[in-house]
Amino acid sequence: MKHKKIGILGGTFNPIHIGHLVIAEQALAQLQLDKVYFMPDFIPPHIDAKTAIAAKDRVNMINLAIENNDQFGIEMNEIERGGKSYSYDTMINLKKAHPMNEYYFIIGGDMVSYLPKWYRIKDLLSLVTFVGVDRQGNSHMSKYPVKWIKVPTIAISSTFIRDSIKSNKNIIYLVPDKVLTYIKEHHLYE
Ligand SMILES: Nc1ncnc2c1ncn2[C@@H]1O[C@H](COP(=O)(O)OP(=O)(O)OP(=O)(O)O)[C@@H](O)[C@H]1O
Ligand SMILES: O=C(O)c1ccc[n+]([C@@H]2O[C@H](COP(=O)([O-])O)[C@@H](O)[C@H]2O)c1
Repeated sequence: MKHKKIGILGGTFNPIHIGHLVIAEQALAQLQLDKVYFMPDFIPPHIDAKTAIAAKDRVNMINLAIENNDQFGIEMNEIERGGKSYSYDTMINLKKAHPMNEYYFIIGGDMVSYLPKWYRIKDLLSLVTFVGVDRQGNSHMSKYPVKWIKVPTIAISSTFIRDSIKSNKNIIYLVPDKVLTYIKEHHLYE
């Protein structure tokens, strides 16, 4: 079996936006990954869980956003497993299924300072290499090893998209066109 370098971009994707797509593409190119999987969580492991819409809609929007890129895929492990989506549990499953894969877990710079709070972080570090992507003024200080990549900073978040829709503002170009149409047709975030 061929050894593969696989990127994992975990998130709630509520909804997916161009920030996610740009960081996935940059990680793929800069680290010469074979593929990047967008991995929607079922229940985010944070204590203050976000108000995410149904998994089905989040998954449909990811599929619409990545459909033209062969090097992007969707990893459904957390949705299929249900419950709280601890990355350690997920990566144990993925490593068992694909022992030859080398995993790069891509996270926004804002997440890096939060790593010490992740479930079984030390064990998780033996399963993945964390890839940090700068996001509005985060620091590069970390207790744990993080491979930083330089990416043009894009100050877009799913929160911004949801808030814009609620206040009737335009989100054109912030999400792919097909995602925009899906959001409108399904009256999401209104
Ligand atoms: N614009 C961005 N630049 C860099 N990293 C990002 C960006 N948007 C999201 N990320 C990272 O992508 C991963 C998944 O993000 P998530 O789905 O939670 O989106 P979000 O925009 O942070 O959502 P929310 O505003 O709802 O918290 C996280 O590691 C997050 O830090
Ligand atoms: O496993 C954990 O303890 C843990 C704690 C916080 C975040 N994560 C994962 O990090 C990814 C980004 O999280 P979020 O909340 O920014 O969407 C997502 O895949 C989460 O499951 C994982």
